[in-house]
Amino acid sequence: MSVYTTVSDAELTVWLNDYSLGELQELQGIASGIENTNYFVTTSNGRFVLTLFEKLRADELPFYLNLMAHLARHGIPCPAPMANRHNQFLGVLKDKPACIVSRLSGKSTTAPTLAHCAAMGAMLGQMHIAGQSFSQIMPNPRGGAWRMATAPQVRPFINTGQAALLDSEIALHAQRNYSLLPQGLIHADLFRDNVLLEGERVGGLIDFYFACTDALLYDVAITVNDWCMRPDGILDTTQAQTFLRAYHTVRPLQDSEHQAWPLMLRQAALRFWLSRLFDKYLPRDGELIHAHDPAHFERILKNHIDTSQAVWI
Ligand SMILES: Nc1ncnc2c1ncn2[C@@H]1O[C@H](COP(=O)(O)OP(=O)(O)OP(=O)(O)O)[C@@H](O)[C@H]1O
Ligand SMILES: N[C@@H](CCO)C(=O)O
Repeated sequence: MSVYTTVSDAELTVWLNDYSLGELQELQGIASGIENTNYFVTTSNGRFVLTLFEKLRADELPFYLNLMAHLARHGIPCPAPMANRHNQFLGVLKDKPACIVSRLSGKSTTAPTLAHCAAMGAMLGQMHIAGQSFSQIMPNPRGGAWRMATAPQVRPFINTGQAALLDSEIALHAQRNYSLLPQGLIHADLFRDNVLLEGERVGGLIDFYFACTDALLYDVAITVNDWCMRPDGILDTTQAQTFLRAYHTVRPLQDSEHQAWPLMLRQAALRFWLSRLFDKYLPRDGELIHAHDPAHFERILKNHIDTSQAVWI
């Protein structure tokens, strides 16, 4: 989250009158992230994170807030939304939908160890199992229809080789039916910067605003593509196998998932190549914006295509 919308101490103090969180002590904008406006908030009752939603509409938000509340209730370390005096998680601040959630402890890492990969694999399996009892459904907003709609918008900015790669990968996944794979609640953006670590333990999963209902294996692929990736865009075999084995111990992977794994890794790489191209060439105005490098996921995608056998458990 970058700071797109500025909130003053005075504005937040008025807004907090609707909550039972005590007196505002400190308000600090958070520069990282690209989707929402976020602030660390300290009150006399504790430490929280305030989010103003820049893209998601108020009618879309109950899914995410109810989901975080559900997972937190099941013991998954994720932000717990705070209810206001009307018992609602969602409010409005500066004309934007807004919420305030518990602040988790820990720090993200850019250099995960094997122990971190194992802890993440197990945590993702646990989150998928806890998600099975969450009854709300959310089709993937970054699925096939989004790919089809977004590709033409970025095509003017990329070269012909890149456009050919983009088109052929989009066509490939459009022909596949992944709906027979185990489905459920997925985070869909569980990159290293969305996980807070305390030593070797996973202390917090954050940023659930791409969560949706899709193939569980797709979530595994998204996560492995970030956590177990060498800087040159080639999977670290040992890390990937460690991750997958830890996940498999919690939620056993099926033969159908083994078959689909190489294509899932490609679909996951394609999604972030495309969104990064979009964010780079069609950015929104904001005070502190940090766009990610699309070339990284272009390399990952090409390497997955060149690798006939992807690492498995
Ligand atoms: N509940 C929380 N507890 C502790 N820290 C948090 C919490 N929520 C957010 N943060 C901090 O804020 C940073 C950015 O948050 P987040 O990733 O949710 O933003 P975002 O705009 O949705 O970004 P992006 O989609 O680019 O990842 C995190 O890296 C983390 O340091
Ligand atoms: N995790 C995404 C950004 C936010 O969704 C990326 O690295 O491109």
